[in-house]
This record gives sequence, structure tokens and C-alpha cells, in this order.
Amino acid sequence: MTLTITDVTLTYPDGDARLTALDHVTLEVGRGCLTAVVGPSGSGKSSLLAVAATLITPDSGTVEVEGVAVTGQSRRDQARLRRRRIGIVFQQPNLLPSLTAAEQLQVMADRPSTARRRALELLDAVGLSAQAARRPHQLSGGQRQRVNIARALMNDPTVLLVDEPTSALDHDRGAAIIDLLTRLTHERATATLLVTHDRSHLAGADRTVEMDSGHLTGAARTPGAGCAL
Ligand SMILES: Nc1ncnc2c1ncn2[C@@H]1O[C@H](COP(=O)(O)OP(=O)(O)OP(=O)(O)O)[C@@H](O)[C@H]1O
Repeated sequence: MTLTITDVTLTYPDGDARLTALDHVTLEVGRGCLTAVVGPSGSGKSSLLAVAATLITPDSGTVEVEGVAVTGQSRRDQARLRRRRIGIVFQQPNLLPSLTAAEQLQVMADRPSTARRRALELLDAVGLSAQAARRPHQLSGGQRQRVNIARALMNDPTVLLVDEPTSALDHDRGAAIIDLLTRLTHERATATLLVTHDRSHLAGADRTVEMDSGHLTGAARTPGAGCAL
């Protein structure tokens, strides 16, 4: 399994007590599979993503990427793993204002010699070939989010983590972004974990899991073609 989260508990300080954000959560995501985690505000979705991204160390439990336990690694090894194996799409694109769409991707490249070609190939994959030379203020919100997604794929990650990608978009553009993420997940065989409070776009997800008060409460939908669960 590409991303395996096993029996993870995460608490935050809450005055004199501790608030349990994740309560013995177990979840597996295989390559070529988009798993959506839905749940109300405060249910623990962003915390789950942060643990999967190795940005937060849980109180207990483990995270494995391609069979390697990352929970006990040094921060330096975790950062290397993030750079090489994990793509993260944050809610807000946070593009650099002075760079073109292609340059936003190129600056992420591990291998500078192929960066330009790869950036253009990825912009084509997200439907932005004609916008490669545009800067963020010359792009729509949906186009900026597509650049954001393409940028996360720059170093060919095996795990793709996506946080509320449709929150700034209208319904149709939001649905198009989820369809794009599902297609890219299948084509590029990433293990994709997407969190959202908005379940209206999720018809195309391979699997939907519910989060409620730090618990994963159920899995629905059978895996689609190419989804190696
Ligand atoms: N840094 C923190 N310190 C203390 N408590 C936190 C911290 N981050 C999150 N929490 C709490 O942990 C719980 C889970 O929060 P989390 O952000 O993971 O939920 P969420 O489902 O992503 O919410 P939203 O949809 O609003 O982003 C909430 O009760 C939240 O208040």
C-alpha cells in the first residue's frame, strides 16, 4: 500500500487538558486511487492531512509511505521524503506573483535540466498549455488552482495530498477540479488523499470516507478502475 496510516491518535493542548483531533485513525490509500475524506468543520480532516504529510507527528500510531515508516524518522529525512515522494496541494494556491505559470512549476524541480519540458507537459495535462506564459493575476481562480495541482506533481510524487481544493471556486469549476484530480490520480498512479467539507463534487472519487469528531466512520463506494486498494 502506498500510503498507510495506522491507529493514529493526535491531540493538541487545550488549556489544562488535551483536545483529541484524531482518535485511532486507520486508513490505506493505494496507487491510482483517489480517497476523499469528508466531514464537518473541526472533525479532524486537516489534522489527518498534516499527519500524512509528515508536517505533524502524531501522539501514537504510524504513517508509512511505500512501506517505509516515516513517523520515527528525523525531521531532515521527513523533509527529504516530502520533497521526493509527496505532493501537497494547499487550499490557497499561493503562487508567486512575479512568475509565469511555467516558472511556478520550474522552481520546484529536482532536476533543472528537464524542468522546462516537464513544466510544459504538466501544464498541458491540466489544460493550461495556452496559459504557460501568464502570471497569476492573468489567470482565473480555477486556472490558478490547476497551476497549483500541476506544481504539486512536478517531482512525480507517489502520494498526493489535497486540502479543500474547491473552496474558492463556484460549483462547476469545483467539479472540474475534482474530475481533473481523479483523472491525474489514475493516469499518474498517485495515492491521492483529498479532504473537503463539500461532498457535492465527489461522484468521481474512487472512495469516500467520513470523518466525525476525529473518527473515520465509514467507507463508501467501490474502487474504480486502476485503483489498487
Ligand atoms: N494547532 C492547534 N491547536 C489546538 N487545537 C487545534 C489545532 N489545530 C486544530 N485544532 C483543533 O483540532 C480539531 C480538528 O481540527 P482540524 O483543523 O483538523 O479540523 P477540520 O475538519 O480540518 O476543520 P475545517 O474543515 O474547519 O478546516 C478542532 O477541534 C480544532 O479546533
